[in-house]
Amino acid sequence: MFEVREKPEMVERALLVRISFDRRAQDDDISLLEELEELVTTLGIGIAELHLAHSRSMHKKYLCGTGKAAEIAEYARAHECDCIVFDNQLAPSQQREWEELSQICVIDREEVILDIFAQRAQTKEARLQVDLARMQYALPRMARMWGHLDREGGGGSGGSGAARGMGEQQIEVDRRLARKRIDRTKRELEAVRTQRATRRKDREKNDTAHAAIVGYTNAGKSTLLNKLSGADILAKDMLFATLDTTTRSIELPDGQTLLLTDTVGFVRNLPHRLVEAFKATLEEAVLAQFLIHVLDASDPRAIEFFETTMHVLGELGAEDKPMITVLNKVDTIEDDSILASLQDRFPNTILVSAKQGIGIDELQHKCSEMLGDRVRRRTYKIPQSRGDLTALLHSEAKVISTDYEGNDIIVNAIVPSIIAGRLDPFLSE
Ligand SMILES: Nc1nc2c(ncn2[C@@H]2O[C@H](COP(=O)(O)OP(=O)(O)OP(=O)(O)O)[C@@H](O)[C@H]2O)c(=O)[nH]1
Ligand SMILES: [Mg+2]
Repeated sequence: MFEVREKPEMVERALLVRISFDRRAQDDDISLLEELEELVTTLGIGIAELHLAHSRSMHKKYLCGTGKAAEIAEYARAHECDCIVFDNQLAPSQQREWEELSQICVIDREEVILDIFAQRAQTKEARLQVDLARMQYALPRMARMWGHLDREGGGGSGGSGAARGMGEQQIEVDRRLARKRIDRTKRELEAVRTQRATRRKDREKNDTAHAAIVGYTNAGKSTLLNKLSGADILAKDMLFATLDTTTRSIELPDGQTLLLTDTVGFVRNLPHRLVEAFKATLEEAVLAQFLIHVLDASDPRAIEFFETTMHVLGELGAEDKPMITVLNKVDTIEDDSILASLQDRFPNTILVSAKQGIGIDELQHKCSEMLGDRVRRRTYKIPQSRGDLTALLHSEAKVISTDYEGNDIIVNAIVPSIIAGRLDPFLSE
């Protein structure tokens, strides 16, 4: 049976390497390496060193030149690492070459993120999405797993014809199984997505307003949704705590109902495969009326994270959605100038502490404003004979109060714009 190998359980001590091709990008390179450190730590793997290597040009075999590659492999051995994790994306052949050279496990950022996602996925859809992405990642790399068959059989001579054949046959069998499993997973995913599309259609029929909370991982999106809705979503100081979209219904101060969806956090260099995999889940964000973009104001990289999130939103086709920018975690900021400069960069933001409940009222009002005249609060004077209209109001609008005046019913209600037109003739002065 085709299994994606579980690296986190196999390795203990990693050397983290980023190969940079531009010496001017030093700050970015270091920041990316530090983020990789967080990601790898999330998997429970110990970190031996962070290593930034420079290469003048991109080489096919090892990404960097052969001499530099040998140096890095030697460095890993000297630091007793059983794994090298590259921040750069490695092609399957490069990964193989590196494993040959270093004789230890070699993985890249994409695989790290895939493994974290695999640990976190909870709902059926998230699990299927991650499974699919991991299998697609593993498929062209499968030769690596069976390399030992050839080597062992070859009696140290690099593999005799017969033994090499064994390994290759096994790879073929495995590839076939893998493709079958990929197809099956795609079909299952399709079924789950159809169900979700049906639920979404039901919601659209009800014409309930919908917003999505987006932002970099660990910005505080789930905490904010919990605060706004009284829900209890896992919010944790870890990367990618949320992989599933959770939707909660909240009531805004003007009485409107707003559906709010929490989404998976974004990260720099999010593997394209994963953006693809989560596109369906993130569709909720694409279809929302507006977005609440949460920034961790206490993180010096906040602006960079904002750009990353906007970039991913761009890939999803959601960059032009109306957006409220929230500067979160203001409770942790002592230096006012930090907030001032962020507010300079992002005018019209709301200062929030999702944890302490600061700025929540203001955010709710802003949400009402975003919905604008999508729904309005109106008073109607409806003849009692028009039971159809009062019934319409009760089923499609939110009735605040009902009074009787002679033969008329005075109804005060929050009315979605799609039915407002039909009721206009009965507007009360
Ligand atoms: N001090 C402080 N911490 C906060 C605030 N909001 C969230 N946090 C903390 O930040 C961490 C991340 O919060 P989450 O709500 O899980 O963040 P997220 O954006 O949902 O993260 P992912 O699901 O990983 O994308 C948690 O430890 C929260 O307690 C805040 O306003 N102030
Ligand atoms: Mg979350």
